[in-house]
Amino acid sequence: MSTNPKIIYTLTDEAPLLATHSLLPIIKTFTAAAEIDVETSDISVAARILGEFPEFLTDDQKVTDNLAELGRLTQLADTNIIKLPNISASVPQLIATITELQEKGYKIPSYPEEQKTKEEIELAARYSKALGSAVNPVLREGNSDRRAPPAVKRYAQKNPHSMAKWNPDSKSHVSHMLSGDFYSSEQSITLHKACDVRMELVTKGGETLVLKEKVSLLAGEVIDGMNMSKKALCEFLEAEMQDAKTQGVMFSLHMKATMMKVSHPIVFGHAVKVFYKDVFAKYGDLFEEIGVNANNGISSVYDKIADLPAEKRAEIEAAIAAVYADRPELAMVDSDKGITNLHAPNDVIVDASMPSMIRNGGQMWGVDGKAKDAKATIPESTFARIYQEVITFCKTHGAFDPTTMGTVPNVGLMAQKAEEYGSHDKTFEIPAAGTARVVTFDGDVLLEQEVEEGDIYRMCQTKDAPIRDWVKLAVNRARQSGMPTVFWLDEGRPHENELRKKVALYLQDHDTDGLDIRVMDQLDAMKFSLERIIKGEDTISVTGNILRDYLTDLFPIMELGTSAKMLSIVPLMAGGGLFETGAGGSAPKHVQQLVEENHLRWDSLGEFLALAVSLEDLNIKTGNARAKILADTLDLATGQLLDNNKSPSRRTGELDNRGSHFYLAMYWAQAIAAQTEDAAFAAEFAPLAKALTSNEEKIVAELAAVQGEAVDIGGYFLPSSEKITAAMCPSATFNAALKAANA
Ligand SMILES: NC(=O)C1=CN([C@@H]2O[C@H](COP(=O)(O)OP(=O)(O)OC[C@H]3O[C@@H](n4cnc5c(N)ncnc54)[C@H](OP(=O)(O)O)[C@@H]3O)[C@@H](O)[C@H]2O)C=CC1
Ligand SMILES: O=C(O)CCC(=O)C(=O)O
Ligand SMILES: [Mg+2]
Repeated sequence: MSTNPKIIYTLTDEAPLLATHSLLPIIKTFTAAAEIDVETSDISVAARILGEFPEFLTDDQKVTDNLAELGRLTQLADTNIIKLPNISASVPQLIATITELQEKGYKIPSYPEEQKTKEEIELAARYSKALGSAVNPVLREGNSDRRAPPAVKRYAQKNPHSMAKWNPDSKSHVSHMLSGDFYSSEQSITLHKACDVRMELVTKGGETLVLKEKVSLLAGEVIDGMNMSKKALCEFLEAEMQDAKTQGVMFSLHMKATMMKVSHPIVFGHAVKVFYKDVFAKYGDLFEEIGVNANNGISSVYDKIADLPAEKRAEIEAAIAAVYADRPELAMVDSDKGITNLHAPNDVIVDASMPSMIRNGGQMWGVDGKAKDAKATIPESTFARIYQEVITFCKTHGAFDPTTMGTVPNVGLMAQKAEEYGSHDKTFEIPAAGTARVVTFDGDVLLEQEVEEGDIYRMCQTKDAPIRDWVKLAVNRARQSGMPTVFWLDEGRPHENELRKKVALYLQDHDTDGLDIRVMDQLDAMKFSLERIIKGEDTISVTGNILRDYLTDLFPIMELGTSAKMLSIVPLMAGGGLFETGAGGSAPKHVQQLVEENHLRWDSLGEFLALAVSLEDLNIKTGNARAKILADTLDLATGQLLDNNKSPSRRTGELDNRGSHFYLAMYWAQAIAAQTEDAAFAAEFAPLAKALTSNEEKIVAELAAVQGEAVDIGGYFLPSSEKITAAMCPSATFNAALKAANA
């Protein structure tokens, strides 16, 4: 076994997986020369499902449970993981993955859409491990440091992306609940000593139902209990749909049903049932019988009626069509294909969808394919309010100007499943009216509130050690950057008020002399940051987990055009490093373009940045001097790639992901050959540098030649690695040069 230091590179899904097939051979060529091993770990949704069901697989189909292994490694100080974005699967995506695997001969069980029997419940629980955001919370055993590196920011300022104009009279706005939501009902306490608690529901009839048997809490931990009223939610949704109709704006719903995998599909389902209420009133019984699940979107109706007699189907389709005449226009995901905002819960994901609306002058796409004003409905008000603040700002000041605007990096509280993003196993759809409560095993009631049937009650946890670590990270970033640093914490919100107290306390552990560190309410923090950003000034945002997610798409999308260009570091609390690539997702639209036109517009800049910091970390931890040279020269190569405009183009026929990787390899080899610190290393890379430089035109032509035609990658969730390699490494000259360098 090799004793070389190791970087683990994750294999994920969709566009990042495609890009990896072209980038990894390059990375391995360079790291091998420094005696660094790069090992892959497949954590795609397909691999995670197969890892869960070994008993249904033949020996050669079996895969290891890589995610569990990576989770274990996050606890070791020498761990170094590069994590690419992966699919957080909705139920429809999970079912599609299972179907594809079954068609490929994997005899895994089907997903139990109805969960009544004990077996169905157990099976669903096993599948739920692969559902929604199942990867990130396991790996994120540290807090989050996301920022635009100076070279990337400079590039964006010199080469601004397009920004639509904002009309000061724009009718676009955000709508959120004013009462009855989690925000209005939140309770929060900090525990003084460790204890075990139970979550239970005492019904009006006096029966006690255990919601969750046991949650073990640590001293210093902050816990919250909160409820969303079904009645208030449905009334709110109806009122907003009517308001959109009256105002003549499109209706849209922005949720995070992937990350909030228990609560948000339920909210999404209510929106579907309210919007299409006439259809559900008329066909509710039939839908029940055929297994329609509104939480999966209106696509569930289309799926389930497919087997009905043609006449019945046409009748239901006509009833759906009649709804559109009555209701406000729905914002579209894909107007060509008739896919609306309420089609599927994973199509519109708030962290990416709101910035894209704001970047687009506050407009979304209508059924006719035209951009129009829209009501952005984000029921839960806690964080929805920040988007209205940005919209109001843009109506007054116009669109942001990427050539002059400052930057807002983020330090996010994320470790150990902090806050709402770790609450899935403590979130419940309430079966009967009563009192939901959190009780210690000694019988003390810590939190309690009245709930009604159908409400969503949840408990969130935030451990003390991650909070301390987060404060430390914020102070370090403030010191290293010199930027004003703002903790976004509302005094009026119980949970954030608990955090405020801890932040005040833990800041005393650090030398903050000369630093500008403030604690502000969210909306003030947003205004403060926006007023600075348009003057070209920079401000660090220090936030909880959800705002981390929202702000690290929002600001990068305004500043850089995409959050793929972010540096995203997770210093693991146990001492290791997790280097995420970019701050966005897996870009499903990019796969479609590759399959149809053999052009991959995925920008791997996030991977380049992550690899450089990963190598730098490896050098610090192991003393491998060549790792440092690799990191420095990679940064030089990335800078050159940006300066020379060798990032992938969106248009088929122009330089794509593969071409961009070629340039990275060429600049990187040239930079190593040119450095003087390690002459032997320079000599080793001179032939590759020469081969790539002298064949530049030929290689670029070979890469361009394949574009334009459809390409088969042998599947979607479990594509064929051989087919992807063939598609992603089509230049014989480039392949031969890498092979020679490896020899
Ligand atoms: N860290 C993680 O693992 C994350 C995973 N996800 C998952 O990713 C999937 C898709 O999420 P979605 O909300 O659509 O967001 P994405 O970030 O995947 O995509 C939004 C848009 O951003 C642009 N984009 C994103 N990455 C790149 C890139 N590297 N290069 C160029 N453009 C890029 C694309 O714009 P255009 O189409 O205009 O080119 C894309 O359509 C979901 O399954 C989600 O759960 C989401 C966020 C983070
Ligand atoms: O894990 C997920 O589902 C999404 C993660 C995400 O959006 C982020 O961390 O920015
Ligand atoms: Mg995000």
